[in-house]
Amino acid sequence: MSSPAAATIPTPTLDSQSPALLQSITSHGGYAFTRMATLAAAGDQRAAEAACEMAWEQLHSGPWHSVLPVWRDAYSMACLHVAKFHFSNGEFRDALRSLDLGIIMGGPLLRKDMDSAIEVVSAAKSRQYRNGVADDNKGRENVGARLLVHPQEFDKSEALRILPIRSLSSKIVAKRSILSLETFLCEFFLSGSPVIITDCMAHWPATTRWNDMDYLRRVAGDRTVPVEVGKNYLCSDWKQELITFSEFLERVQSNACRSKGPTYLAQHQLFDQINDLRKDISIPEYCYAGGGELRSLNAWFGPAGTVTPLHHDPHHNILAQVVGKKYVRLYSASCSEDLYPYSETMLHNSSQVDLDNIDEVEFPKAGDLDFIDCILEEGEMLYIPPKWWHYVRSLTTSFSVSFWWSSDSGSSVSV
Ligand SMILES: O=C(O)CCC(=O)C(=O)O
Ligand SMILES: [Fe+2]
Repeated sequence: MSSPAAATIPTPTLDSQSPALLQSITSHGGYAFTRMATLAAAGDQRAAEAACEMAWEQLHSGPWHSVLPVWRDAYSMACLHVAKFHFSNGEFRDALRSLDLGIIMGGPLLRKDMDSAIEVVSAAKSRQYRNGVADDNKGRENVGARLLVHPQEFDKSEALRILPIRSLSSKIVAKRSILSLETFLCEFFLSGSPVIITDCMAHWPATTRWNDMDYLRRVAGDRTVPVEVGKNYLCSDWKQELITFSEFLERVQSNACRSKGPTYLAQHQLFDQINDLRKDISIPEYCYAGGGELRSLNAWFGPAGTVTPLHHDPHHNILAQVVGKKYVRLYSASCSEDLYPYSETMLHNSSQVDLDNIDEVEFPKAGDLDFIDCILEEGEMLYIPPKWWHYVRSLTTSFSVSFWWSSDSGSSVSV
């Protein structure tokens, strides 16, 4: 049994919600968890760690959608307890890791406590750094690798060599500069047509900051993020990992020598998790078209060669290219039948057709379909209407943000 020192993290929601949450967990058979969480609250660090493991097991006991929400809140609760112990022991990096895991995998009940705990720990860590106490990040800085995308990284002939074959019927995506919301609505949104919008992102701090390794490491280096490793999510050797952002940046920089396939921070709500990065971007006004709701902001960050295979999403999407460039191919929603979607519910929005290597015998209709494509350049945004099929390949180190929103009007109902 270890007792917390004077420094602690205030957790008002945890303190007030604990009895009700533990009662609910007990009623779902979590007696052992409740016992451990109670001991943790009384100052037992080992019990906090045991509670964390128990909840983690529950989160991994079946498909994600079948996990009872109460176990996700239980996991956050245990993570908060563990973080508080690390904090009082001066183990700030470990505290951040516990809090991030609680945010990524846990439930919403204790989210406010998690967010303010992150602030308290980050502030303490910066103070420690300023006071010259050894910092694990020191010495990792990779001199000469300050810029994420070096001008020489993009070899056009190489990029074209890996691009999928262009069919004769392909067209390029329309491109407009400084498009007004009204014109966007009338010419693209209402008819459900993709468009690239240029010159619309220069005011984002992200455009100058996110190409700077030192900046990214400073604001997010110690934070834990989920990444995907492997060719793409449809391949058998694909897996997910939880690593620190610093470790992720190192992998991005050393991508060339990785045999397991690229590491991709894909479709993660990074800006909900890391407030400093959220401040670097703004919601494009186009996302208010249709009078619906913003559904999610996702980060897509990785080295050259990441592939998101052909799939569609139910929402309107502005894909903003902040760092580097990507090849994007789009097929209209009306092509669905000929793109052979998987029949399993989980993958019904993904095509069985591998665009990097089309099997014309198994999927004879796929090769003849009309599509439009583009190279989405740094500083451009691409509007992808709901249900449009898209395939995306990064041509350089690339950091994009997708803004998904729903609408009360527009093309989402008619496609
Ligand atoms: O950028 C990518 O790799 C995929 C983006 C995507 O699928 C989306 O924004 O919906
Ligand atoms: Fe998508």
